[in-house]
Amino acid sequence: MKPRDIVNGKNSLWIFGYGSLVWKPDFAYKKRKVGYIKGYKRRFWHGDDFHRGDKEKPGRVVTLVEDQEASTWGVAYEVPESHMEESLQYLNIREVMLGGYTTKMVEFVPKEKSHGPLLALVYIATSDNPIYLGPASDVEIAAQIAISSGKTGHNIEYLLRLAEFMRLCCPEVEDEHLFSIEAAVLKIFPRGEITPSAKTSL
Ligand SMILES: N[C@@H](CCC(=O)N[C@@H](CS)C(=O)NCC(=O)O)C(=O)O
Repeated sequence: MKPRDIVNGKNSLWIFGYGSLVWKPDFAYKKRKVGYIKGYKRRFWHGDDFHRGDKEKPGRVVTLVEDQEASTWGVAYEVPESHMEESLQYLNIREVMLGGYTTKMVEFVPKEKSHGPLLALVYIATSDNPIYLGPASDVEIAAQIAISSGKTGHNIEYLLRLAEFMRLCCPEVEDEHLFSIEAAVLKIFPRGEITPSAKTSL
């Protein structure tokens, strides 16, 4: 997908993040808006054998699963045309080649009511992906996260930073899946015992 195809005539592109992108975009953007997309739920159902896991012990990271009743909160970043090519090239390596995600355009609804919905690019890992892990109980997911780490860091850090983002930026949103997995991990590793590499440092 070429940047020109998705710019829809404007001179910027909005990219919606709902996992590590909410706390580590690592690409240039000019605006950041907290908000949500409808029709998807966020689940720790995607495997990660690079960033937060390896071939022997893949980690678990989030993807989006279609659910007409659900919404997923995250962050949309406005990327100016001047940085579009480099940002998409960076994300193609991080998300697509190393992460197994594919792209889709979705409607993003900003939390600030003064702004209307925006068209945004999102990275989603679908169930036909070779490292897709699918559903498991919150306790099984927590146990897998507790023992996984990869090139970018520990899987616990990934979980805790996402939970921290939701508490800081979307305090009114109850994400039962996320917080029950966090609680299960903290039962295995009480926060005081979590090693520095897995600690969040928001
Ligand atoms: N596409 C989701 C998930 C992105 C995500 O978590 N991708 C992984 C790749 S498997 C990543 O970039 N990890 C970097 C990290 O763990 O710090 C988002 O929009 O945030």
